[in-house]
Amino acid sequence: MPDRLGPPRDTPLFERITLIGLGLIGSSIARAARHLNLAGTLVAADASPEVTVRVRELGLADIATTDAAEAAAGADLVVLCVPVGAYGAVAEAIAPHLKPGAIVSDVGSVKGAAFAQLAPHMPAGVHLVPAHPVAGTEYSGPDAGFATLFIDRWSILTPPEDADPAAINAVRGFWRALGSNVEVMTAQHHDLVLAITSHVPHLIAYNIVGTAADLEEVTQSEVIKFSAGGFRDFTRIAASDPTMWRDVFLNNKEAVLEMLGRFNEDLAALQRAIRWGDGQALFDLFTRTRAIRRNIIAVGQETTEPDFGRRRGGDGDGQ
Ligand SMILES: NC(=O)C1=CN([C@@H]2O[C@H](COP(=O)(O)OP(=O)(O)OC[C@H]3O[C@@H](n4cnc5c(N)ncnc54)[C@H](O)[C@@H]3O)[C@@H](O)[C@H]2O)C=CC1
Ligand SMILES: O=C(O)C(=O)Cc1ccc(O)cc1
Repeated sequence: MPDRLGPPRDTPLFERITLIGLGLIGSSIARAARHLNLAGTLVAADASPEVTVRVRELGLADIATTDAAEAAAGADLVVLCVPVGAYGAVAEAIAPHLKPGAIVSDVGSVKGAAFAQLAPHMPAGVHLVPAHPVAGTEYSGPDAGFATLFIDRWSILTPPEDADPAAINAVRGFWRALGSNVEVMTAQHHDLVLAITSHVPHLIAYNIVGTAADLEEVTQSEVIKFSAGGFRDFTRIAASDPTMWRDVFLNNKEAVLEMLGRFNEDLAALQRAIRWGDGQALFDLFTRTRAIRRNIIAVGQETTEPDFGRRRGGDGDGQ
């Protein structure tokens, strides 16, 4: 286990933690939580029997079951790590079994819809504190996870206005323990920001790889042969999980459509610049975007040490 995760705690953060969904994110949390001794008892629930078998083989939890309701009973912290489209069904199943004072959180890439699907099911006395670790890869499943995934990454909490401050602090402490920096914002703001920084970029990658594959002249073999350039980076992102990303777009519709509108306008301006030979406009934009990239790298070097586990999942930036 990498040193950078730090030593295990003497006393667990939570007596009982239940993770629902043991794919890339759930299994990464499980690996780190086990190493760090964050849970007295770590319970894993996944709808797929194959995943629960794998969780047992990998020793990721004390208990592994396909029954989310049974798994949630008695938990102090329940974290949904399933695609956002499954939230309503999971919330309905676990709600009657949640103990008073329990905290329910999640890791979903969309926050407004997450809250809308979870909140109506939450019994009085249960605290809902949604969260989103802005860290991942294009891989899925329990074998794809790794304990260092969240180190030096942002985790965004989107508690409702009337959320219990102690519950917010407990979730903040959980993500801090996993190595993340934590920021709190509204779900609406989160969805707007992530639409342009994560959701639209994924849509562009899905689209450009689809367009290239459809071109008659560009056969599949040429796509592979010449994908050493920028296109290769797009193919990594376009390999991301279809179920998860379908749910992201269906559940962050308004913000994604707003950002796509702006994107299309800017693309039309670039099209015009090329058509009319406006080299200055192209040069100015490319200079501005190069500075942004260099600034991102510089900030990363100041605040992070060299990555190791982060790259395990992929051959790109791993994020
Ligand atoms: N993949 C990524 O890079 C990131 C994903 N997320 C969010 O994390 C969540 C999970 O994503 P991944 O771990 O990548 O997905 P994954 O596909 O690796 O794992 C999802 C797991 O949930 C299980 N599952 C599906 N429906 C279920 C249900 N109704 N009850 C119980 N288990 C169920 C599946 O069997 C699977 O094992 C999503 O909401 C996604 O938006 C957040 C940050 C990064
Ligand atoms: O693999 C990549 O490039 C990612 O962007 C990973 C990712 C996917 C979804 C999220 O909500 C956060 C991070």
